[in-house]
Amino acid sequence: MKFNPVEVINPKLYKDIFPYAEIPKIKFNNIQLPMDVSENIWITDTTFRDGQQSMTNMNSEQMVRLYEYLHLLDNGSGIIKQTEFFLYSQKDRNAVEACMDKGYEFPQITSWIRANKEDFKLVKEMGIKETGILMSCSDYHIFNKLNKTRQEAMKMYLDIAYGALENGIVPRCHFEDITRADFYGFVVPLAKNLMDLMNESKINVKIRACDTLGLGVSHAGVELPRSVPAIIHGLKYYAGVPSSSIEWHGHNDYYGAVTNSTATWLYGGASVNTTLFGIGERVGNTPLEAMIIEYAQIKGNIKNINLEVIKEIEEYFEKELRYDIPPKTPFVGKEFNVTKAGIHADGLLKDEEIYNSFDTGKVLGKPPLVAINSYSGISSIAYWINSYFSLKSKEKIQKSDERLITVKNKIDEEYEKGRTSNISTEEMEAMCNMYVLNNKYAYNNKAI
Ligand SMILES: CC(C)C(=O)C(=O)O
Repeated sequence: MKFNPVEVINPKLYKDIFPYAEIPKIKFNNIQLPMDVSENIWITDTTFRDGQQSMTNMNSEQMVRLYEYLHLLDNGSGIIKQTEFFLYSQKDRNAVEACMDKGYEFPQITSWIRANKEDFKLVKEMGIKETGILMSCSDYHIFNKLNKTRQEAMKMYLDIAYGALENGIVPRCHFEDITRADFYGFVVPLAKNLMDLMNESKINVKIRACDTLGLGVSHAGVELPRSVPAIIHGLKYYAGVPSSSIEWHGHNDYYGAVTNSTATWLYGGASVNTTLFGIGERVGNTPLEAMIIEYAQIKGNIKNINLEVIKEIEEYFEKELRYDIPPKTPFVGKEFNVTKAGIHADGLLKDEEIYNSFDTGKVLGKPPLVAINSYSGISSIAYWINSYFSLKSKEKIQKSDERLITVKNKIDEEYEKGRTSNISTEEMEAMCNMYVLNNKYAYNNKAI
């Protein structure tokens, strides 16, 4: 071991930042670091590991179907580069084998294992080229969970990495709880030792910076250990880790999962780890779909990612996995572009661009809608029908159409009875099918 950690008698727990009895603090130092976006940036997926742990377990068929969906969404772009699987149970291994049999280039299949010789054998036998291994970095973990000194923990982690390399496997070293870790006293020496192993073995070694409790902060001028720019910049410049080996794994406890992942890209890490719809431990991980939108904004395009597939994945989650996506979730919730305020609805009717920031109909297959309630007039109802059923030119329902009066009367009756809530999408769909469209454009064929 060439680079030793700074040994401490007592764990360094940053109590000035994390007093436990109070909300954590952000300390500012006003140091501005240079942005440094890599030419090539990408997304990895942990829906089957961190994601799946937070919901009802998926069976092998469901995992394989979702893997196919990820492949269809990626659509050969290579932006959704990898996805990782547990290998613990026969079910997981069956899923991995079936996914590998598909022979897709993207997402590449990687694993997550306990750090023991048997598991390395398994990875190798299954023909998997990369595996994740836990390397907890903060003294909360080293002292209080592992009951080790920093030196002992570092030695153990390097042995594990060495074991992977001996088997010809790329170790992806999960630096758990990096946002509460002593960066220069432990993280940098560990990363430097790992880079030595990479250079000696000529096998790639990756570092995944895990913001285990979602404490990372993306603003400029923040002190370590919470600063995402300082962590990413520091891994690159103080530990010599190449961009392509730096990845961020975020949790959304402080609503920072997306901005922290974006900061990783901006300050020189190539990869951000995500889950579909942000499912994951506690409040969840970084949502994959959000990072596609971030990618589009940073790079100006999404190569040939097929965003319309997201709609199918949403349906699959809701119908097959019984997971309800909260309706107000950006880009994927049923109401993400539904305008409710009367004055906004009025603007939308005049010109869609006034209250929709991009053509969600064209890009995501989800045109903006207006909510229907006691204030909705005939023109809102006409707009709702035309958008929801994607009616074009001649098919469009005009506000002079008499059939709309029946719908309007039905809605008014509801509010006369004392209703206060909006008319739901399902109710509108059923009413329109019955009184206006005669089921011609029905999506779900629901009766009222
Ligand atoms: C268990 C570790 C690797 C993790 O997923 C996290 O830190 O969130």
